[in-house]
Amino acid sequence: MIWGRRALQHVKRFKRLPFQPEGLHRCMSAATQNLVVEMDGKSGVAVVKLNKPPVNSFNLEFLTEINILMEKLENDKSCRGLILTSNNNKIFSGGLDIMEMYNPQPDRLAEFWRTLQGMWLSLYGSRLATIAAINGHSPAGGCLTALSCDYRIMAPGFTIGLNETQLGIIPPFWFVESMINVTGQRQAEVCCQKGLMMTTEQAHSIGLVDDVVPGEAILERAHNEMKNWLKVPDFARQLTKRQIRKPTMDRLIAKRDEDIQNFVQFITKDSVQKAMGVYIDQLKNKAKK
Ligand SMILES: CCCCCCCC/C=C\C/C=C/C(=O)SCCNC(=O)CCNC(=O)[C@H](O)C(C)(C)COP(=O)(O)OP(=O)(O)OC[C@H]1O[C@@H](n2cnc3c(N)ncnc32)[C@H](O)[C@@H]1OP(=O)(O)O
Repeated sequence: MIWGRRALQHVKRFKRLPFQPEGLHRCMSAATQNLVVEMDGKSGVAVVKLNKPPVNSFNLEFLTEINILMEKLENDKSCRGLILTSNNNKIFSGGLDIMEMYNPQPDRLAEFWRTLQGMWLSLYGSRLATIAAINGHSPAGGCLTALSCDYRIMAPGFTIGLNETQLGIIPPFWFVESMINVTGQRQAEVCCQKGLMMTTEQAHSIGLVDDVVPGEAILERAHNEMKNWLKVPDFARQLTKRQIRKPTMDRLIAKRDEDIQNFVQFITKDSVQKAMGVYIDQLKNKAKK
C-alpha cells in the first residue's frame, strides 16, 4: 500500500493507540478514534463498528484509520472473519465526507482518493470472510463499503444505493463494477444511471442485499451467517474469492494514478464546486429544520 505524507503522520499517531489485535483472545474489545472493535479470539471473528458522529462519513483520517485496522486484522492469523456495522443504529455510513470535496487543496484531495482506493482494495480483496450488517442508511460510499463485503444483511426502514448521478457526480468504474458484480449488469445499469436510493426491500429484491433482518437481531444473524462462511476451509474460500475479484481489482491497480487524476480534475471543476456548494447548503438547511 502506498501512503501519502499526511496519512503517514496519522499512522504514527494511530500506532501509539492501544489497539493491538495480534494475540488477542476471547472477546477483547478495543477502540480507536472512530472505530469500536470487538474481537472474539475463539471464533476468530472481529466486529468492527463505525463510530464517527454524526453520520460515519469517510474523510481522509477516518479512511486511514480503517486501512490501518484492516492491515492489522489481515496480519492477525487468529482472525478469520469481519463483521462491519455501525455504532449508530440509524446510519451505517453517509458515504464520503462531502467537505473533503468542497474547496479542496488538490494534494489532500488526491491523497483522500488514494486512501479511499486503498480502503476498497483491502476490503474487497480481504482474505477474511466479510459481512456487512447494515443497520442504517447507506448512500454512495456507504453502499460501496457494503458492496465490498462478501454478504450483506440489512435492517428494514433504511435506504441504500450508489446515488452519485443524483448529485451530478459520475460514479467511478470500480464503484460501478462492484455493483455489477453483486446485482448483475442490468440491475446495475438501472440503479447506477438513475442514482437510485433503494429501500431495504427494493435492495433485497435486486440482490444488492442478501438478507433482511430487524435492527435488533442483525448482529446475531451476522454471527450465524459468519459460521456458515467459516465452515469452508479458509484457503479454498480465499483463493476462490481472489479468483473472482482479481480482474476488477487489477483494473483499478493498473489505473490507480489515472483514476486519481480524473477525480481531482472532475471535483475541482467550477461547475462541480458550485453544485457541491448547493448540495451542502441543502444538507445543512435540512439538518436545521
Ligand atoms: C471521467 C471520470 C470522472 C470521475 C469522477 C469521479 C467522481 C466521484 C466522486 C465522488 C464519489 C462520491 C461518493 C460519495 O459518497 S458522496 C457522499 C454522498 N452522500 C450523501 O449524499 C449523503 C448525504 N447525507 C444524507 O443523505 C443524510 O445526512 C443521512 C441519510 C446520511 C443522515 O440523515 P440524518 O440523520 O437526517 O442527518 P442529517 O442529514 O441531518 O445530517 C447530520 C449532519 O451530517 C452532515 N452530513 C451528512 N452527510 C454528510 C456527508 N456525506 N459528508 C459530510 N457531512 C455530512 C449534515 O450536513 C449534518 O451536518 P450539520 O448540519 O453540521 O449537523
